[in-house]
Amino acid sequence: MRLPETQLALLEAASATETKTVAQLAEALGEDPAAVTRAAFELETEGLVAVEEHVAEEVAVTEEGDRYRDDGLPEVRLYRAAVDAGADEEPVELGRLLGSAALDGPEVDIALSNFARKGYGHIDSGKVDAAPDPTHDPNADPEAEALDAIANDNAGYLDAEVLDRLESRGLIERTETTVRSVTLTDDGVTALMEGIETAETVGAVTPELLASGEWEDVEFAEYNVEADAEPVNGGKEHILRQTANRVKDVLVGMGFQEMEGPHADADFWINDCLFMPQDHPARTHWDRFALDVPGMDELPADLVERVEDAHRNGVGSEGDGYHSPWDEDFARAVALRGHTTSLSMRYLSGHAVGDLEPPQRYFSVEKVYRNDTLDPTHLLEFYQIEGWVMAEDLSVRDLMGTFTEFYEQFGITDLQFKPHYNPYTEPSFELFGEHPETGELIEIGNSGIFREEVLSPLGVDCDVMAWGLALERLLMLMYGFEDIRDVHGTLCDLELLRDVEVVQ
Ligand SMILES: N[C@@H](Cc1ccccc1)C(=O)O
Repeated sequence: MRLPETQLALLEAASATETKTVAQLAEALGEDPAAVTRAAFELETEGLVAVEEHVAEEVAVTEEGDRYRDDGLPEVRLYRAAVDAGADEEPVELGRLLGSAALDGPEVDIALSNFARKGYGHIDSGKVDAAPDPTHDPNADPEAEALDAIANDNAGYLDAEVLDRLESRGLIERTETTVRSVTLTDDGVTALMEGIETAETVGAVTPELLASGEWEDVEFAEYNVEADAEPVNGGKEHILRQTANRVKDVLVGMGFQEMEGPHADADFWINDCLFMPQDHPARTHWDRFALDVPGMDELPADLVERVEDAHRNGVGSEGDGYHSPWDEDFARAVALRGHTTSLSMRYLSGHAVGDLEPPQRYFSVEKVYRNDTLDPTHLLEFYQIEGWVMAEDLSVRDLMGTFTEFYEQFGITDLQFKPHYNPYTEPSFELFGEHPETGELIEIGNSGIFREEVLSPLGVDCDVMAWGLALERLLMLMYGFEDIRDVHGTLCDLELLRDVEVVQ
């Protein structure tokens, strides 16, 4: 039998009775682990060795963890400084301890929260009382001990809870790696006994090999399509954009046409057409991004008149409007749209693509802007999946069926519906979906059937059902991340952005 040099060396280094890892073998042979892995797979194909794989976790201390190994954990330093200052007898002013505990900047908060969590004492009106809970010994802090054990490669038997805590504190990093180990098979043992010669193999064709004609005689190494390769992280389309495109495809597949229109628009289109009273709280400067530009003058005069009339007097038998002020200048003021229902108004009024005869279906997947507080489920700018269907005799069942059909395309089959109120729809309901990781119900959309007070001024005399769904929330349900900021901005989860691929 003839084998290439590395394979032969590996075969000789492997054992029939002792499993050796690729790392061990690579070290023994003075070879690159990737080359040993390749050789191991080739020998496995020949039946000469068995290759086993398992996933192992590697734990490493981070830079911050290393610093605390040298200086002590902030909470332990605080405890020691407190004891030195006599806080085990009588509470001491926190401010007096920071210097001797060498705490400043973010470490102060770290020290305080962990000191309290571990029961090393109490902090009350700025005074520290060092009275450790008997079950927690600051001189044998399990987190400090675990950091040392990890740094000394002794992480095997550490408490999982302590490890989780260290990881959430950013003091250790855990990575999963595939460990491969090799054992000789009976055929391998026999082959070795019978004697093996080395065969030179060539990894790549070179111009020299071609020019000399030598290529005809050499033995080429086989391709190993299973070998590990360095991941290549090239640029790619952001998953939000990928999902937006998928949403568009799905809606077009359901017979919808796309709407487009201005991000900055007159309040008339954003709110007044929607029968939103001008003194509605959502119309104050707290919630919207008003623009310091002159009001929009190209509003259709007849429509403005009908909308004003609906606000002042109501429509037909549908109540008698709002008894609150209505001011045309207020309606002309320009703001960033807080929802894309402004586009639906432009289209339904016939001012976007001309008068529309039922049946019609329209959608948009566009950005909206709200002066919200940034948190795990709220952004100041986000994407809304707006849509409406214009037809005779629509009911809530049509809406629910449309949502069921739409969300099914994204693997979401557990929609829940909750009655809701919008000034512009009746009935209205909100949609919820269950978060795949936390099980929490997440609001994913708002919908309803437009009221007469909206449709009549627009000149529409059949039913229109409509909705605004949150694209980012859809993403959260699809991929299970818990913080919307994982996909946006400086806190984004690069691994998620690199790895996730939207099924088209
Ligand atoms: N504009 C609503 C969504 C919606 C659109 C159309 C009808 C009903 C509700 C929102 O932003 O929440």
